[in-house]
Amino acid sequence: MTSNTARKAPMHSGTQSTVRFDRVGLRYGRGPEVLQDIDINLRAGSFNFLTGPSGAGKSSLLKLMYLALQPSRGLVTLFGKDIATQSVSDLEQIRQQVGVVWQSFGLLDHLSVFDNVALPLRVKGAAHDSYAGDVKDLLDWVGLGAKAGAMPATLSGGEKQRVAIARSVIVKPLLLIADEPTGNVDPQIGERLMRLFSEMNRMGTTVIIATHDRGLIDFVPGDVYHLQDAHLFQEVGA
Ligand SMILES: Nc1ncnc2c1ncn2[C@@H]1O[C@H](COP(=O)(O)OP(=O)(O)OP(=O)(O)O)[C@@H](O)[C@H]1O
Repeated sequence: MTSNTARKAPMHSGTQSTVRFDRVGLRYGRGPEVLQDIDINLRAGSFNFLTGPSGAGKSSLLKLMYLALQPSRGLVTLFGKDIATQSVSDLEQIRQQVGVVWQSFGLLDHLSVFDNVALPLRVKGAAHDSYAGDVKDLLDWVGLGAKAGAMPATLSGGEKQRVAIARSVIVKPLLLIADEPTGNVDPQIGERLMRLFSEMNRMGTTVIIATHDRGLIDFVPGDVYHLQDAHLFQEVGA
């Protein structure tokens, strides 16, 4: 990727932990625990895959990582901070370091593709001229340069997914969490998106991708975690 987006991504040491779970459990309401005794430690700068059958709890685990859910028990630490003891404003700062691509995209229908991607920068108070080039470069990279002015309602599912990915990486997050990011795109675009994630990772972003697609796992070397029956296993020799 040639965009400044990746070049400016922060570097940090591989000995630090970006995400750490200690004996984390999660249940919805009064239901059974869908995640049990989850221990995981994503090193800063690592590239990680999360696999497992449908309903195994992959999305739930990622939601705990981006603080959309709270664990029923156990300890969740992000960037070295126990999230249970953080103030609301500290949690907001932590969230700003996390880019998320989730299955429902979360695009704002009244904003163009360009403005959806630029939104996180505008929220931070950045001036249009400071980010317009980066947003254009990134849209070119994900194959949507010609659709910068389009509204989300006119896009296909795969195009929406690429807008959501561009929006999540434009802020150069310390942690990128992606739930089935290549699920709706053809193989060439999927490969291109994986190269984007790999480049972000090379520049220092810790990445975790949930996927059913074993082919993706061969595409970028990384640690592979497998969820089965509410428990998490790290695949050896992956
Ligand atoms: N909001 C919710 N309320 C109650 N149960 C839920 C909720 N969300 C998920 N679950 C349950 O938690 C379990 C794990 O679901 P989750 O979506 O995390 O799995 P997944 O591995 O991401 O599945 P998929 O690959 O199909 O997306 C499932 O049994 C699901 O029914």
